[in-house]
Amino acid sequence: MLAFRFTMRFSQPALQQKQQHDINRQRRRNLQVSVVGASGGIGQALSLLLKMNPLIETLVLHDVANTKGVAADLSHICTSPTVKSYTGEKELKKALKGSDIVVVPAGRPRRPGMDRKDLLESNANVAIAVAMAVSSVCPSAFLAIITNPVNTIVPIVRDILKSQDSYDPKRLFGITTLDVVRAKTFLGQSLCIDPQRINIPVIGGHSGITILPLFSQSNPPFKGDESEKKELIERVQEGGSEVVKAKAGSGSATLSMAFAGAQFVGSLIKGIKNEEDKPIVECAFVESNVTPLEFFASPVILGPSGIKDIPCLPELDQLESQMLQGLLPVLLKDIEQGVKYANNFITSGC
Ligand SMILES: NC(=O)c1ccc[n+]([C@@H]2O[C@H](COP(=O)([O-])OP(=O)(O)OC[C@H]3O[C@@H](n4cnc5c(N)ncnc54)[C@H](O)[C@@H]3O)[C@@H](O)[C@H]2O)c1
Ligand SMILES: O=C(O)C[C@H](O)C(=O)O
Repeated sequence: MLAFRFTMRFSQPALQQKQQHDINRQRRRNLQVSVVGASGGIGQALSLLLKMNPLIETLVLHDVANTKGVAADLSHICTSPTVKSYTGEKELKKALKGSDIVVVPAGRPRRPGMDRKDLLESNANVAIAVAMAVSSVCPSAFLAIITNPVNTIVPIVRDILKSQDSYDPKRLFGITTLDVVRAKTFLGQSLCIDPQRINIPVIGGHSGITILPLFSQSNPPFKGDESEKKELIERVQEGGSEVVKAKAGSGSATLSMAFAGAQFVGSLIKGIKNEEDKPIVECAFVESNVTPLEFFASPVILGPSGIKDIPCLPELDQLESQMLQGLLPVLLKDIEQGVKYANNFITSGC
């Protein structure tokens, strides 16, 4: 039923290939990862987990407040990454200069009763500022966005980078790993097995029905009936709201997101290092051709230059096919909203 095919369309002339080779060689030596929004709920926990990654040489923390204290605290941990900190919008470019990976958990979280969409007005400007700074000081960095609403923020960032001539579709990611983490956890509970043993792709986007875990593709296989499967899918789709409700006004998922973010950044790093025997695969919301939409989350294969390949979607079962048809128009609207927002921003010259 799903016959959309992906073709890589990123061909590079020889000079660019040489520059890329040099960048990759440099990256294999000294990796710098920068966290924007490092003093926040996700930012602090994510920075802690990244401080434990021996493949990172320099961990740069940036936030508009409290960065110095978080950095001083982290810097006493006896692991190899060196910690640096920068505070305020004026120091953003200094913070990002030389970054190989910029990961962005900056911006407001949801409160009960809010949709992720409701965060667009407050968070778009943060993402735009980061995209402008990346274009200016580290245009070859991988940019990984956690900030919500991911479905709309990522297209905005793409268009801002494009407006600055620094967009490379292989290097921009919306992080949807938390949806995979949740799908593994809930399926692990259902099968009574260690969730770390589970593989399951989650496709679509990152909000409500746009999140589509593919239990037909899980390994080990899902064993329940159709109604149990529906229940599991809905639990993954509403996982964020489950946490927002439980936190009762004090924010949304932070610790599980930090875990997911650290896993995703860890995979980006493994891709850059290019030393693994098996392919590095993560689900992410990226520009792709696997559906008629410009952006879609699906498993992507990572390498030294970012996205190496985006495989076609697998054969879905009937329920998943129906759900995919249902999510496409919703996700399309979210993406179009981002494109419109960026266009207004660019044409108004703000
Ligand atoms: N992609 C996902 O799966 C996922 C999961 C959980 C949360 N989120 C999103 O992540 C974002 C952060 O969530 P949180 O719980 O950590 O929020 P938080 O309020 O605890 O932290 C946000 C941090 O961003 C900082 N910040 C704000 N504007 C900034 C700017 N211009 N430059 C640098 N830093 C800035 C704040 O000072 C704060 O420290 C939210 O938008 C939330 O919805 C996404
Ligand atoms: O639900 C939220 O607002 C935060 C995040 O997107 C999540 O999935 O936990």
